[in-house]
Amino acid sequence: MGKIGVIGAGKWGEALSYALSEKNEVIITSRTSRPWPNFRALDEVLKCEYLVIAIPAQQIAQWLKEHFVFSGQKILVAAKGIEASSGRFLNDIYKEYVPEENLAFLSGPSFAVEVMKKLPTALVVNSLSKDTSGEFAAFFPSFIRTYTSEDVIGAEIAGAYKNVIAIAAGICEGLSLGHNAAASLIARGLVEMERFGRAYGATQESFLGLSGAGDLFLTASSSMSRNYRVGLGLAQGKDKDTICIEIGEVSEGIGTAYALHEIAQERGIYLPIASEVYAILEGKSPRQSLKDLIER
Ligand SMILES: NC(=O)C1=CN([C@@H]2O[C@H](COP(=O)(O)OP(=O)(O)OC[C@H]3O[C@@H](n4cnc5c(N)ncnc54)[C@H](OP(=O)(O)O)[C@@H]3O)[C@@H](O)[C@H]2O)C=CC1
Ligand SMILES: O=C(CO)COP(=O)(O)O
Repeated sequence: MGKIGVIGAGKWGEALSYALSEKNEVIITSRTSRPWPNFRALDEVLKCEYLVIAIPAQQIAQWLKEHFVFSGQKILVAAKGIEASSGRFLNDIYKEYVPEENLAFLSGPSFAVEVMKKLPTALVVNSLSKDTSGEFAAFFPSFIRTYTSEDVIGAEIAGAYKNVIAIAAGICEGLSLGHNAAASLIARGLVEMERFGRAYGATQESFLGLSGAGDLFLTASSSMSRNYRVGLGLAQGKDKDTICIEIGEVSEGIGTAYALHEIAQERGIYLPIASEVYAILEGKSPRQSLKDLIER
């Protein structure tokens, strides 16, 4: 099969490069060089017909502006988040540079460390073009089952929103609120993200399947999730900057909570859990948030 270029060699870019190498020739690049045999300069990677981009949502607009040159590539976006500074979805950011039929978005429950161990995983490749989603889906190795969908907005919202609910779930665990509270939070979180998605024309199917419920159950129930660990830190009274330094990897739920707050204000959408996560990130006491959610 053809040559694939991965851009962004963090945890997820590295895992995808590793997995996709089973059936394809893969080269990878990143802002910081790595001593890997398939690591190349950006210029060379940009010439690949298929690109997988794993640069986080908060950094991608600037990166595209400074580095990206479109020459017909098809792109699989691997990040999950909403730009905090503008409230823009990744699809809106990318489509300034790439025709929508060349864009696909990856979703579903997938901790990078488990992909690196070749553990069974199921993912969704979402694109408005069935050709594009089908081509990317076929690149994945035997231990990853891929599905395709045309609900780009649903997959994007589900992947981004679940990170915010995962922060709330980490707070719930950090405050020792128990299994009843954790299950209720996850269930109400799913309802909340589906309602938000509906306002943008997303289908319910994306929220009930791998992109929504699947990824939410994963990240909102495990300290392997960086976003869940942000919640654990907030429950201990730490501020978000200290927590981010301690984690040392991206936690997209933070920027996304700020983006959701802006969108909710602008469009008058009711987002009770995301609003409390935003407030806690801004310094509100988690116990006060709990009281406000329960006594509502
Ligand atoms: N880890 C996981 O299990 C999964 C992650 N994701 C999503 O994938 C995305 C990336 O996550 P992950 O790889 O884990 O994060 P990491 O923190 O491990 O890596 C972040 C990556 O982004 C690059 N980067 C950061 N800032 C910039 C910038 N200003 N310009 C260019 N590159 C930059 C870093 O480059 P460098 O290191 O070279 O400096 C690095 O490659 C996130 O949106 C995340 O939600 C999705 C599914 C699973
Ligand atoms: O999206 C993920 C798994 O599907 C990774 O979640 P975290 O970024 O919270 O670790």
